[in-house]
Amino acid sequence: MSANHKDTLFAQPHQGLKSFCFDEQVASVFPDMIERSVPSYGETLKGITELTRAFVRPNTRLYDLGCSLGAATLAMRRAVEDKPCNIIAVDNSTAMLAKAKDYLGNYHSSHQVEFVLDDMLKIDITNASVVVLNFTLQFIAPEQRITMLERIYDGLIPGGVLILSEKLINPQTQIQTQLETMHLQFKRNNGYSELEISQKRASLENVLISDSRETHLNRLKTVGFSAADSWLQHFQFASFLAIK
Ligand SMILES: C[S@@+](CC[C@H](N)C(=O)[O-])C[C@H]1O[C@@H](n2cnc3c(N)ncnc32)[C@H](O)[C@@H]1O
Ligand SMILES: O=C(O)C(=O)C[C@]1(C(=O)O)C=C[C@@H](O)C=C1
Repeated sequence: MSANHKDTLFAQPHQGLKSFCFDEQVASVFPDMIERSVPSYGETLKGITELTRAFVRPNTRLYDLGCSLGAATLAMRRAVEDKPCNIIAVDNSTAMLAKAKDYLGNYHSSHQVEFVLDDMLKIDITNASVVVLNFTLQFIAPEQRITMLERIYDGLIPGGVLILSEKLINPQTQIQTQLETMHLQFKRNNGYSELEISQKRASLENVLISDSRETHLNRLKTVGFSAADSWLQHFQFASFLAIK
């Protein structure tokens, strides 16, 4: 990702802090923000490449739902190589999708990505071998998450996979507190001030709603996936692989 502007969005005190949203301001600093906020974000992307390499099938579709600037789209595209496949990158933020088109346009590849500006709950998912939800399900209303996963499951070919990365909540209070403390230190180590950390946390309240590992695995099982487990966890950030 180029044009990496430093995230200083929460550096000054905000009166009447507004809820976090993926607008132009966030889009313009997003690569820096996510890299400094999500532990092992780079490893997650590398894993998406490896898992795509393992599960992609010729003449199928690959979906990146909530693609932001297209980092996971790019991770998938690396793995597709010269296979005849279509990659569909979806986001409902105009600012994000415009920038994703710019970034991905700068990388040369025979594989064209189709960009779709829409609610991921509304798009058709068909003939898919790989679907990625990289830190996006947590922004969907909790009561709609099962519907989203059902749509994905129905759109996958047999043996197709969902790669689902999320910020988790741990039901054991002591563990949750310790993981939060470690994540806080991770942010400090990456240069965020106490003010930046606390203002961002407040603005994400009721916007990013985390589920537990158990809730995720039970939901994947309920939807019908034949196998599902996490392949990565760093503090309370995890990524799951679910196989149809
Ligand atoms: C944390 S970012 C995802 C990061 C990205 N997947 C990556 O790997 O860099 C969440 C994204 O989901 C998008 N989003 C949230 N709700 C959505 C919805 N209902 N439909 C489509 N996109 C959505 C946001 O606009 C935002 O760009
Ligand atoms: O938990 C946090 O503090 C985060 O910043 C997490 C998170 C995410 O998981 O999506 C939230 C918003 C931004 O998109 C980048 C990272």
